[in-house]
Amino acid sequence: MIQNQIKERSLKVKMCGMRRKEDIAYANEVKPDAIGYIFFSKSKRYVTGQQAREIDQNLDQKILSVGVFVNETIEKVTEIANEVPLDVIQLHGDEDVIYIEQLRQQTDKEIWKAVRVKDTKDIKEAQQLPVDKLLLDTFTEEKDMYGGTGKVMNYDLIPKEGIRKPFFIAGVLHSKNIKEITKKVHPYGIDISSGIETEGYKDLKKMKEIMQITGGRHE
Ligand SMILES: O=C(O)c1ccccc1N[C@@H]1O[C@H](COP(=O)(O)O)[C@@H](O)[C@H]1O
Repeated sequence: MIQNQIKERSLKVKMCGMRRKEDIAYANEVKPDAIGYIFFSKSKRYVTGQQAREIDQNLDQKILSVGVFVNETIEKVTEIANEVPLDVIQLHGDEDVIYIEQLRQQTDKEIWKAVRVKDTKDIKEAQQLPVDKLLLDTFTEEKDMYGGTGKVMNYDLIPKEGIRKPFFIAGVLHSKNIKEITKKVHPYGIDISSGIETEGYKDLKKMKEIMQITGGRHE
């Protein structure tokens, strides 16, 4: 069950890759709908469950905590989800329908599935998955590159008639391209990480800019 409710606004904003207590302070100031922690050890934004737990204690209760996992065991995912505790589990690897159904039996938290979109078939198949929300991200052949690829997604692959599940878009979103892309594909929300960083660290000024562009901060 979701512990915190996302306050109603037209476009949801998730800011991902939080690692430091300063990042949480910035999030509390700008108030996105959700923040994310990367529990993938090959990522430069990797945090352990313990590190996320420590900084998450200071997160504004109205902001959702999302844990990003890549091909992790179900035991580890549920352990970290309870330890932090997380509101949402985001699967960002090659997890299939069997994995998702098994995870569903172990947790009542929301499950989001990231799909690295190579062609329209990927989106069609993703709509059948037993998840609460989808996240459409850039596809790359690069090994171990599951997210934060530095490459823009091909948004033309999103069907004009829309998608049956609420979906976030991701993939090098930043203050200059968000308006144009969201107008074109009408997502439920945006997920942004590198676009709110400077030299590898979250940047308060960039975070503020994103909130202004997407409709202002929550109160
Ligand atoms: O950020 C990472 O290193 C990462 C690693 C493994 C899986 C997901 C990851 N990040 C997610 O990738 C997208 C796009 O981020 P960006 O804005 O293009 O930098 C986003 O969902 C991040 O949460």
